[in-house]
Amino acid sequence: MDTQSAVVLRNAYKKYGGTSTWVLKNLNMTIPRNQIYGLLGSSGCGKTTLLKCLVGALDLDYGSIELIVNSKKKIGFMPQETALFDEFTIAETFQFYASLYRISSEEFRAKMKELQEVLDLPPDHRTCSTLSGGQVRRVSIAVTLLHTPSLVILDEPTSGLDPMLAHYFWQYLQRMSSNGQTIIITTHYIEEARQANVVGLMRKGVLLAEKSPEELIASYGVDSLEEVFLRLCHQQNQAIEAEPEKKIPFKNPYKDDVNTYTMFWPHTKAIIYKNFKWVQRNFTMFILLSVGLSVACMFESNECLKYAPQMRVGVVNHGAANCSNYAADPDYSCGDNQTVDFSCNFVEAWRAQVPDFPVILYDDMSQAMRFAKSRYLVSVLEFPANFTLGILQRFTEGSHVEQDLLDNSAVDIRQDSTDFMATYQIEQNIRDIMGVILKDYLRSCGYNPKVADIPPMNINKEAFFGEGIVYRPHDYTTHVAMSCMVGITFLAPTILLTLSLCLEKVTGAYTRCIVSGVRVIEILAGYTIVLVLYNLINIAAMSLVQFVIYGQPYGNFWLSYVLINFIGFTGIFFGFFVVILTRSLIESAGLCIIMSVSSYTFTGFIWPIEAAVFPQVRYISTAVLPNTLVLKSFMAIVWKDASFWNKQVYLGFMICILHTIFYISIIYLMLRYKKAL
Ligand SMILES: Nc1ncnc2c1ncn2[C@@H]1O[C@H](COP(=O)(O)OP(=O)(O)OP(=O)(O)O)[C@@H](O)[C@H]1O
Repeated sequence: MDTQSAVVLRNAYKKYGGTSTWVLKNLNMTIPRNQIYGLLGSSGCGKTTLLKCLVGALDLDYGSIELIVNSKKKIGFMPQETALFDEFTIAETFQFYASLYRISSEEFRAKMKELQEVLDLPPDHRTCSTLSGGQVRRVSIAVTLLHTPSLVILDEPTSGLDPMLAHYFWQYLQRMSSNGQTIIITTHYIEEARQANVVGLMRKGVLLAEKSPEELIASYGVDSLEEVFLRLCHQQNQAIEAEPEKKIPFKNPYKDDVNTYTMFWPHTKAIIYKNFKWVQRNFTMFILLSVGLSVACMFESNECLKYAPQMRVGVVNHGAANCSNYAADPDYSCGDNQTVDFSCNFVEAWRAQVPDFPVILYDDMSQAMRFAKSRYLVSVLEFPANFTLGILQRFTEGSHVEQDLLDNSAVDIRQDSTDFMATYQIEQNIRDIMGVILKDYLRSCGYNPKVADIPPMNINKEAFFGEGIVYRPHDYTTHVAMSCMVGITFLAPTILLTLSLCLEKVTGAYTRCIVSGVRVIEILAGYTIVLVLYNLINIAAMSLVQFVIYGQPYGNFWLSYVLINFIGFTGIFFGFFVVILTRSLIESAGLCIIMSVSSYTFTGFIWPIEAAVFPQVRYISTAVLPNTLVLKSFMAIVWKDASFWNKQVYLGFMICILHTIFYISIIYLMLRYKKAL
């Protein structure tokens, strides 16, 4: 690039994804240094697209861009849209951009004074949403010029400005250019562009002419730029042969932006400031969605659980049918095997320790399974005839134990997996109670009790499937309502975030941030901080309700907090994905609701059905609606104090991580190939 030029664009081609026509077609443009360049053209000819390519908000498909600046920080871009945050006051808006650009307070004050005089800005305390169209535009211009950029790019800054102010504004632009700033400006008022040093006339994605206004008017022998433009349009229509196509691969001019990494924290800090201001302005909604929803969720869940029917456990003991001949003897004496019956000990201990799940003894399995299939029982435990003997031989014979004995020394458990909460708890109780019984015995023999760390049991979760299953209406009260409420609580931050991001995209504020050098990762980091706080309030409110109102211990506080944050990260990436995919608030909200509310809600509907109909439904539902696992793990943590290593919880975390990786990949591909938000 020669020393006289500020921007050189060669053989530029650009089309939007999904469309077949070129918006920019073999366009060439040279913008001289320290001058005002007026870009004129009819509506839809590609001016905004061209400017967005120059500032790095969009990538060209082919062509080259050379710039006087080597960093986005030295560019000031005013998009055509409002590009301000509605809830902010004018002072807060300037504060945000000052911290984004790291402007010192003296420089900030001096610049504000200057801009105040030129643009006649409204008072500082006014909120942006209350400003008139013209006032918004003036604030937007001031934001663009705040950091004294070397290259200023303004997309229709004067529309809506009164003629007097527009006149002063042009004078100010001339002062800026003589002070060493290069300005590119688009306008619909063609005659206004006579004040520019050079004018580029654009039509249908190509630049028809590029000269000073005087030269253009003189060379066509007309009186106005408007007439020049008409002549050029006519000539373009007559032209038979277009310029030969020359497609050179595009190289991002900002690839080596010197500020990309050094500005991570200042940018993230500014985004956090903006997000907290947003929370402050929408505090009632924030509290309602965080505290309100989670409190409602806990109430709902506790109330639903009250209506859950009694869960009974059936026991078939082939060794001692009713344990009637058995005299409970908790003081084992090692070697006196006649007094030991682990199965009867187990039933006894269960009755004492888990009264919520009454044990009913049956003579044979067919009888027990009949009750199980009519959903009278939630679990059936089958002790083999030589259960106690088998266990004792396990202890004494160790690795030499025979297969038969191994089979005989394990309790068979058939679970009704429709009710995952009950089955989880039953499994846990069997482990604990059996563990204590066996360890007591081992201790009395002077053996290491750790041998009984994993009590022998075979779990069958599919025994209740198939014919003869009876539905229980309460499956829907306990599961569907709970999953809906928990789902909505999870979704609230996702929806909030998606709408806030989408609003920024629609108003152009997002583009302005990206053009000022903010990276997607910094925006995401800023949102993550707010999310982490939001979730802390959420979980604290949930545990308070559980503890103070229902007198129930809330499960594992920190683990549930970590999981909800993982879910939140997934939500952030999901929200970002939605924003890329959609172009309006309505579309974003719609997609959010369709994709996420439905998936969480359906998980609740699936639970009661998945086990009762046929086993494959469970696998299909888990594949199609992996949220079902996430929700189950959250409930297990909150209600049952499950640890991370519990399979359910572990899977929940894995699903969140997989979700996040999935969305990150899609976002990456979309940003890479769609090349814009
Ligand atoms: N995100 C997008 N996806 C698909 N097409 C788009 C997108 N943005 C713009 N276009 C299309 O590209 C063409 C050029 O649009 P552009 O906004 O660059 O025109 P413009 O000259 O700035 O118009 P105006 O003066 O009215 O602002 C138009 O046909 C427009 O519909």
